[in-house]
Amino acid sequence: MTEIAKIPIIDISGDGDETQVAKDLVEAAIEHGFVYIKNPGKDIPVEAIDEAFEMSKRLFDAPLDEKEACRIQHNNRGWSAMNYETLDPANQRVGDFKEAFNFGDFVDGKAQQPIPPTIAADEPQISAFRDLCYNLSLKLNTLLGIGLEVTPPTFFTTAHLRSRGPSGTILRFLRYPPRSALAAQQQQQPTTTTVSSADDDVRAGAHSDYGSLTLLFRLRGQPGLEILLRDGQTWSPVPVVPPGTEHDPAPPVLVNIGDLLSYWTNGLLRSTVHRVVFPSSVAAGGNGVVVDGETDVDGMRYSIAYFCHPFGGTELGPVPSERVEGYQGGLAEGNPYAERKMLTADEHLMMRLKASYAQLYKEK
Ligand SMILES: O=C(O)CCC(=O)C(=O)O
Ligand SMILES: [Fe+2]
Repeated sequence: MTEIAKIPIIDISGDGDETQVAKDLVEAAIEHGFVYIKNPGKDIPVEAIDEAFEMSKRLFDAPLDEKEACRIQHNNRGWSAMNYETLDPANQRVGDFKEAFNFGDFVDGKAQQPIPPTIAADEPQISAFRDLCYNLSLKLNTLLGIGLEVTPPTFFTTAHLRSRGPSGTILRFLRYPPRSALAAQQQQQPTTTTVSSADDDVRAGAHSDYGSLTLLFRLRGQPGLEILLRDGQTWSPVPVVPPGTEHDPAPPVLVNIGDLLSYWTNGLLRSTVHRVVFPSSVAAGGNGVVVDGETDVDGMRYSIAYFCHPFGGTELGPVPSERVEGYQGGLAEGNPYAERKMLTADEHLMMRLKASYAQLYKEK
């Protein structure tokens, strides 16, 4: 039976030994590419997370024409309809069984992109939540710089400052309908080419993230995320509430290393491949393992991701750090998606977007 991933839980909220916390964070980023950040509600208040999920529900429940008017553009902002994005185009026959809405930069609390009228009143709160995520991402970047002894340790943080210029940073609301909705969709379109057996479908195909790091917020009782272990074959579920955090005010924030921090460190920090499956999907690798004390939950699943990117012109050569310079592993190890072809953060982002939104980039 598949075991749940043994991802370390780190507390960065205290006044403890910053150097030790930074080292722990770096070791987790090297070994797993994923780390839980304990959430006592200091960096990101629990109410702010609850409110963000409520806004997400309102947004996805908005009338279809409101969402259609905000369709995702080449700037990666806006609404991505069901099955529109395909995170693993080499292996998926059907697009991801999910809907998403991407928010780019806000200026003075105002989105710089069309927003469904249904959530217009929420704009300042969405902007505020994005700011909380930005601040946490800077803190994590600083800790990674300290832990890797980069010269200077603020190297990553500086590259992420908004004052440096535009970046690909995105706050993304995600909604994954239940498996029963998939069955209904298939009955409605039994003869189309998109038909597949339910076992082939995933909520989000296997991928690594395109940015430097990702913050992920999930809800209790809504599992489904899995990571690919180092053997390159075993999928391991990532619980929302790992052991020891059951009594925390909110589930920990899950942080993962994306391609850019991996490139920046010659592959020392691991941009781990992951996916989202339906609960207990045996064919998809769930194997009936009990995650978060629940199996066979066929409900709607929501998550919120903050994809942190440095300013677009950032060059992704190895950073000045003895640890990075002394690392011989290389990028290809364990991540077939991390093919190094790019020079800057923006060029890398464009390459990945073109692969996962075939239709969007063909249309033009
Ligand atoms: O919804 C999740 O749990 C993960 C989503 C994800 O991996 C992504 O959007 O990049
Ligand atoms: Fe992801």
